[in-house]
Amino acid sequence: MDDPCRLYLITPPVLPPGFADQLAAALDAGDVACLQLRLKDAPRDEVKRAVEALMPIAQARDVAFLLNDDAILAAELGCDGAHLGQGDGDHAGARMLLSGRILGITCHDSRHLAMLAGEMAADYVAFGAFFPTSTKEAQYRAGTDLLEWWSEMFEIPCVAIGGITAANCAPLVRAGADFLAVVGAVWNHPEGPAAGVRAMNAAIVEAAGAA
Ligand SMILES: Cc1ncc(COP(=O)(O)OP(=O)(O)O)c(N)n1
Ligand SMILES: Cc1nc(C(=O)O)sc1CCOP(=O)(O)O
Ligand SMILES: [Mg+2]
Repeated sequence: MDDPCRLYLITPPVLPPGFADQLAAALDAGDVACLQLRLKDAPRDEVKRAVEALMPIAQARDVAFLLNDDAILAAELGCDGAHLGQGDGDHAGARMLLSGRILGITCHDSRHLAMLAGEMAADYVAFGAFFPTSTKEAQYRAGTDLLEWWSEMFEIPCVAIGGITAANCAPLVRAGADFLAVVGAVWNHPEGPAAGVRAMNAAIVEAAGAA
């Protein structure tokens, strides 16, 4: 049997006051495979302080802690890995630097980029955006055919991202996504982040059961 699809949580673009407690409550609410710290354009010192504050909270719960955009800082600070986009530096160099750690690579809607990432020994490939998102201006749009093709052809896990919620995630789970990466579905959930994690977990389980 295939490994079940799991939740991949990304931090909000700006961390609100008291975020560490919110994070702990969210991670305690259910199954989260990994946490990505994504602070676009924050100074290196601020990112470093956020890693030092948040990484122990994730790791104490067996949640892998990944840093967005910066493989060098991820290695330097002992993160479990890094997520790199197509413009985030030298993927081959990052692979060497993160030997024994996790390297994830954005592949947008592209089979070609995904195969290159696979050749680079990425630990996962990420496709998106699957739905409209207000978290960032997404320039690409991916479809479930990509997840079906990738999961039939390759062993490397695939992550789906972009506008994913408990209400719309079922087709992605059924198409073979190994992880669903979300920001808004958890941090903007009307009943709070813990409810967001529970809702995503329940939707994934239900979709997998119906597959
Ligand atoms: C899991 C995951 N997938 C895709 C992205 C997007 O990365 P990138 O294209 O580098 O864009 P930014 O996130 O850096 O704005 C991601 N961060 N995580
Ligand atoms: C960070 C990111 N990358 C995307 C891509 O398509 O590569 S979409 C996205 C935002 C994800 O946030 P939300 O779950 O709130 O839509
Ligand atoms: Mg990036």
